[in-house]
Amino acid sequence: MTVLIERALHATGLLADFNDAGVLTLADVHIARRVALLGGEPDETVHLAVALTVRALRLGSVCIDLSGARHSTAADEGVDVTTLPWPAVEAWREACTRSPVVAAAGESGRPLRLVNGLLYLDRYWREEDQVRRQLQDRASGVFPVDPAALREQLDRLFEPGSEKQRLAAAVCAFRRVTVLAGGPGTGKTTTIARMLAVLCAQSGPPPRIALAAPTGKAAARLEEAVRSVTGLGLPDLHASTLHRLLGRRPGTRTRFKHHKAHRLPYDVVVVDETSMVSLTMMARLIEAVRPDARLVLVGDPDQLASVEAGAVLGDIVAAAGCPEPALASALQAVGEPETVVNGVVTLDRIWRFGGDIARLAAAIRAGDDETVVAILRTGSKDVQFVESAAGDCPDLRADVLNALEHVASLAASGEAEAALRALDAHRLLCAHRHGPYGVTRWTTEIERWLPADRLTDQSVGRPLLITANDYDNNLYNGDTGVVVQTADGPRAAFARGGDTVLIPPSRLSEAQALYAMTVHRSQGSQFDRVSLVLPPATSPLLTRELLYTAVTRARSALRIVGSEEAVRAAVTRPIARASGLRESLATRSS
Ligand SMILES: Nc1ncnc2c1ncn2[C@@H]1O[C@H](COP(=O)(O)OP(=O)(O)OP(=O)(O)O)[C@@H](O)[C@H]1O
Repeated sequence: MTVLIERALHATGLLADFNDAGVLTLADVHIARRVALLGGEPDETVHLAVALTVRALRLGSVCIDLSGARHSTAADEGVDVTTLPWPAVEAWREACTRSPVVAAAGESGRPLRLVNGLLYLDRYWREEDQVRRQLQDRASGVFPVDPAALREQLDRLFEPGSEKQRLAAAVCAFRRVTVLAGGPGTGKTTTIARMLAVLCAQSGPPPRIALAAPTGKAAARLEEAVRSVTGLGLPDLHASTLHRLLGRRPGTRTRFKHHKAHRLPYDVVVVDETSMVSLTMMARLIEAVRPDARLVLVGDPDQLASVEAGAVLGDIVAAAGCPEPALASALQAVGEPETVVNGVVTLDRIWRFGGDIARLAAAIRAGDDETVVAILRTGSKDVQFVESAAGDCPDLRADVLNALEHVASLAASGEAEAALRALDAHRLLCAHRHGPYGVTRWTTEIERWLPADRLTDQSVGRPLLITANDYDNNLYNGDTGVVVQTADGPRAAFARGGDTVLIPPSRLSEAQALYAMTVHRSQGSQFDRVSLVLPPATSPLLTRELLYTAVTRARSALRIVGSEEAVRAAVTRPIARASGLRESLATRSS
């Protein structure tokens, strides 16, 4: 994230030092000063701690660890923080503990909270605590399922070789929360479909099932993928965005119609692409799911986490857990002797592709930059490495123009569905939105390559990206479409589940031309071919999760344009998001 660092004119002392060094923004400083003023806190080390906590949220962490703040700040920002006047850790912790603006675990009514050396804005601590409690409460007991019948269904649905998938379905039959983790092609969707088939085969009324994902695009993919698994006798299932599932309330992004006093009516709630779900959203979701319902969280914990603070999926997958004797014996009764922690089952067999893209993804995930560079340098039909520090690549122009031409010709003949499919044939991805390596630069460049009559909002063949939720048209931030010719004139076509909707382009309020996309936005989508333009190694956005997410967006071919140094920097720089969830899940609430 590029943040404009402006000098805070009224900042003094530590806040000014950290602001001058480019660590704190104007907003971080202002919020800290305001909190201090209202709470009557004169200690400037506490002001600094508050400002760093606000800053951490901006970068995706829900709290700061006072003892590791110096280290994590350096990693986030790539700035030299060693010369800054850091407070001594013990004295800093004591000052925060004594502070009138900081509450301890059992207290309330203060804007910040210090728990186990982690400093939170109170709202985020409450959300994290709520998620932890809900996960722990839902870990107790098991659903009363007939083991003999379940065993027979599991044996019928899961052939040898798919043991982890079988285990996930068994966990879901017994446990209220199941976490199904795995990379692309490991069979997550197949497992969702089969685990739902297992639940539908239980005696009693058929379960009411909700499928959801954080974005419209991911929801559409989930629905399509689950529906494509045939022969299981599943009911007609539709997927929606999480916002839609929880019920939007006008004027607020963090409160919904369904909450703990008005829960969702479903017996089973399946959420795909959970890595993209923020802490706040997870807190809202989990409180809205009935305590006697099943929640299935599906996703790839190695992908980029949510744009907003939190990395809940990664935290649950990495956390230690409390023993669950009832679950262990229930699983044993259906032939599953493995110990399951926090309901997590990680699928590790890749069923779809075994090519160089998968090998590359595995090496990135393992942080093995030597192997990554070796695979890239060898080159193959799947993976191409264009070594250019400036992001130049002559083939890119031909690829982009050919793909756009194909979309335009289908759009001109009114073939909306085919044009939408063609839109996903090739995607140019960038780490940054702005700057010389960003989406805006490439958009301008590609617009220069195109004839002028292709550049208006009504131009047939124009690819579109929706940039904000548009409830009137039932479109969501990140949805992609294309302007097609129809008998009524040009219409913007978007995929909605299995259907295509057509909307007059003039009715779209938040749409822009889609010639390139950030890696963050591409999450939840896949494309036949991906070209990824990397920024220089010094970019703080260049991380292992970003590279892994970009690489795994490609189905059949991947091209990386950038320097070896940038590739190595990304692979060796994992994102560390601070939260207390990992440690606290193994601790029972008081
Ligand atoms: N147990 C299995 N036996 C045979 N084929 C399988 C099995 N599990 C998955 N597959 C096949 O592997 C492919 C990938 O599976 P699936 O789409 O379920 O993976 P996924 O993890 O959901 O992938 P993605 O995250 O990329 O959507 C599909 O073609 C599917 O039919």
